[in-house]
This record gives sequence, structure tokens and C-alpha cells, in this order.
Amino acid sequence: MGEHETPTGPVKRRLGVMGGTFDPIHHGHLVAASEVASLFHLDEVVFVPTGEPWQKSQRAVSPAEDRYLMTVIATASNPQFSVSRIDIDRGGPTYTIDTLRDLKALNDDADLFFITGADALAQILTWRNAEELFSLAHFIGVTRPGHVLTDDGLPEGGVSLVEVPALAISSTDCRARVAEGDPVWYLVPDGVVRYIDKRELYRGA
Ligand SMILES: Nc1ncnc2c1ncn2[C@@H]1O[C@H](COP(=O)(O)OP(=O)(O)OP(=O)(O)O)[C@@H](O)[C@H]1O
Ligand SMILES: O=C(O)c1ccc[n+]([C@@H]2O[C@H](COP(=O)([O-])O)[C@@H](O)[C@H]2O)c1
Repeated sequence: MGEHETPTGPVKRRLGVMGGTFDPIHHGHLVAASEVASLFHLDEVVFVPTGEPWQKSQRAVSPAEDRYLMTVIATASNPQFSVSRIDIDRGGPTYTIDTLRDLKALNDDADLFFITGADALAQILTWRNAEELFSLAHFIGVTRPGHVLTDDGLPEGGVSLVEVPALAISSTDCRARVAEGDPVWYLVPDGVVRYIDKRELYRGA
């Protein structure tokens, strides 16, 4: 029996999935992913920027390429973190059911762990094919300041709730700060501050 096998077969890789619009990515996202990776012994966390986030259609979302590049910049220094273009390249509105089906097909040696903040978890029953989501991945809901973390109404055993270091940061607040000319240093990674400046993002937000 090889090093990566058990009496019942090969040990599966544990792949975390952090989906988000990341407009921009901030330290709240990064701390949540890092903490869950440690608590759940994940081998890797793949960040998946949305293509078209259909539940955010009430506001203009920045171009997918800018959100993708900011996510790459923010995660580049962590060997456990990677970024996937699958939701961007699929085109059309992004549904997590497609994200998970595609990631399963690409990683048939892995168990998937989908990471969501308390606010996103509270909306999950409004997502497309909500019931099927839980057969494709284990969901991990993380605490987020200003939101109640609960698994009410969600399938038993399908969700774990965990406390992560509280960072009261949101992309909405980061965009508003840039629009007002206020700093976002230390709310987002340094390279993301520079990228926002270079591309003149959020100036008129
Ligand atoms: N500060 C935070 N702490 C924990 N989880 C977070 C935090 N910020 C975002 N998340 C989670 O990260 C995922 C992606 O979030 P998203 O990209 O929508 O960021 P956001 O800050 O909520 O953006 P916006 O303010 O534009 O709605 C969601 O599951 C969300 O709940
Ligand atoms: O599948 C859906 O219908 C669905 C609806 C809203 C949000 N999501 C996913 O939830 C994650 C966080 O989304 P957001 O919009 O809060 O950045 C991201 O991976 C989205 O694709 C998924």
C-alpha cells in the first residue's frame, strides 16, 4: 500500500473553494481562506472569481479581468492558494452548481470544501439547484462581523460553521473609500492598492 493510500483506497486531496466577486479582493477573504485551510487540513484553496454575479446585478461590477488579476496578485505569495478562471471563461451568469460540477470534473481525486461568509450562507437556498450543491461539496460557513452565522434550513451534515478572526472589511466599503479618496492600505494587499490606482478603479463608484 502506497504512502497516499488507505485500506479503502487512495487518500483524497482536500480542495477548498473560495468563490466571490472580489471587487476588490480584501483581507477578509484571505483570512477566511487561510483559517479554513488550517482548520480543515486543506491541501489547496482555489479562489474562483465570478463571471457575472447575477445577485449583484443592481450595481455595475468591475471587468472580470480586473477582478481576476487582483485575485492573482493577492494570492500569489501563498503556495497553498491558486486562482481559477472557470466561472469567468464559462460566460453568462455564475451559478455555484456549475462551478462545483466543473471543479469536480477537473479534480476527480479531490473532496471539495466550499467556503462562504455568513451573509452568503444565509442566501444559499436562493441559489440555483440549492439542494444539489450539498452533494458536490461540504460547505463551510465562516463568521463575518455584522452577520449572523446559522445553518438553519440547511441539510444536516452538509455544513460546518467556524469562527474566523473578525475583519470588518467589505468590498463595498473599499470601493466607497477609493471613490472618496480615502486609503485602502492594509484593508487590501499592497499590490491590490497599486492595481486599483493604476487601473483607476472605483474612482466614480
Ligand atoms: N470580512 C469578511 N469576513 C468573512 N467572510 C467574508 C468577508 N468578506 C467577504 N466574505 C465572504 O467572501 C465571499 C465573497 O465575498 P464578496 O466577493 O462578495 O465580498 P464582499 O466584501 O461581500 O463584497 P460586496 O461588499 O461587494 O458585497 C462571500 O462568501 C462572503 O461572505
Ligand atoms: O449559484 C448561485 O445561484 C449563486 C448566487 C449568488 C452567489 N453565488 C456564489 O456565492 C459566492 C459569493 O458570491 P458574492 O456574489 O457574494 O461575491 C460566489 O462564488 C458566487 O458565485 C452563487
